[in-house]
Amino acid sequence: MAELPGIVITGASGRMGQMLVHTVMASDAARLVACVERTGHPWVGRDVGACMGGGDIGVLVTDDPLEAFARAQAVIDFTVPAATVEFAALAAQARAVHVIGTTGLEAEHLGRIAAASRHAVIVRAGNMSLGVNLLVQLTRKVAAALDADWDIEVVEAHHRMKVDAPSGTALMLGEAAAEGRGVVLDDVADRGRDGITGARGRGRIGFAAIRGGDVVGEHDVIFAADGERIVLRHLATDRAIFARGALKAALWGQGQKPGEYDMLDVLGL
Ligand SMILES: NC(=O)c1ccc[n+]([C@@H]2O[C@H](COP(=O)([O-])OP(=O)(O)OC[C@H]3O[C@@H](n4cnc5c(N)ncnc54)[C@H](O)[C@@H]3O)[C@@H](O)[C@H]2O)c1
Ligand SMILES: O=C(O)C1=N[C@H](C(=O)O)CCC1
Repeated sequence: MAELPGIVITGASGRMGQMLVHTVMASDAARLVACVERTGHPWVGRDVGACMGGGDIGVLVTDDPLEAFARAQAVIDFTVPAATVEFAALAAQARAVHVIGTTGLEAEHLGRIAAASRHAVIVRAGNMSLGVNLLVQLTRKVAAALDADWDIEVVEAHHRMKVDAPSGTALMLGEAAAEGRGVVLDDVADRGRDGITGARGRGRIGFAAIRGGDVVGEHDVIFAADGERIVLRHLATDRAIFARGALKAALWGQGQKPGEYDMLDVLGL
């Protein structure tokens, strides 16, 4: 019988990394072959099961990504932008599918990821959950149905440790709203208001970010007109939804042609 696809998890000690270790270990469709952490991290050189407070599971944490990727069919990566662009080049070299959940990526990072995707399959999404990707499609449809009398605002809330704003999900929703309306998000985005801002501009898409406590992730897309409002909402209460989506993407990516894909491709939405 053929071996199950081997998975490497980068950033294994992180909030998402640990959730991914549990998810892959519990799966009967994939096997965990290695975990990667940054050089100097106390988990490097140790068994990941023991690091997470259980018994050994025979999977080591390494700070040598290329050696780990060369033993795998997919890399699931929820880390930081600087690491993710390095991993994109290394995963392409190892011909492993690279699933990118990292957010806060800027134009320079996106360019390097696009370059790597000429040689490898990359699946990238600011949110890997089924619910949010459905919400993306709904947002595009609602925005296409309404004119600019309806002001669009994206409001998101996350835990106190989140380092980027607006969230990757909020930007996906903003992109979908802009596409539905037939405009370019960068031309109409209001990403942070403070002081005497003046009245809201017609056709703008606004973003607001709340940070506090242990909020896993909450997103509202508000369509506000005179006398009525539509609110599309997604509430995440468990990071398992992101990990399940990422593993699905890693398996879906096997055998696909090189290129950059997103969760709408994976989920067929
Ligand atoms: N796309 C999604 O569905 C989704 C869902 C949740 C989180 N995220 C994103 O995933 C990222 C991580 O989130 P988190 O809450 O797990 O953060 P976290 O800070 O808990 O974990 C990040 C991990 O990356 C590790 N890391 C940093 N540099 C590294 C390197 N060079 N090599 C290896 N590991 C390295 C850190 O040591 C840490 O363990 C964020 O960008 C977040 O927005 C995306
Ligand atoms: O916890 C985080 O960080 C999350 N990041 C993603 C985002 O930026 O949208 C997805 C939700 C959780």
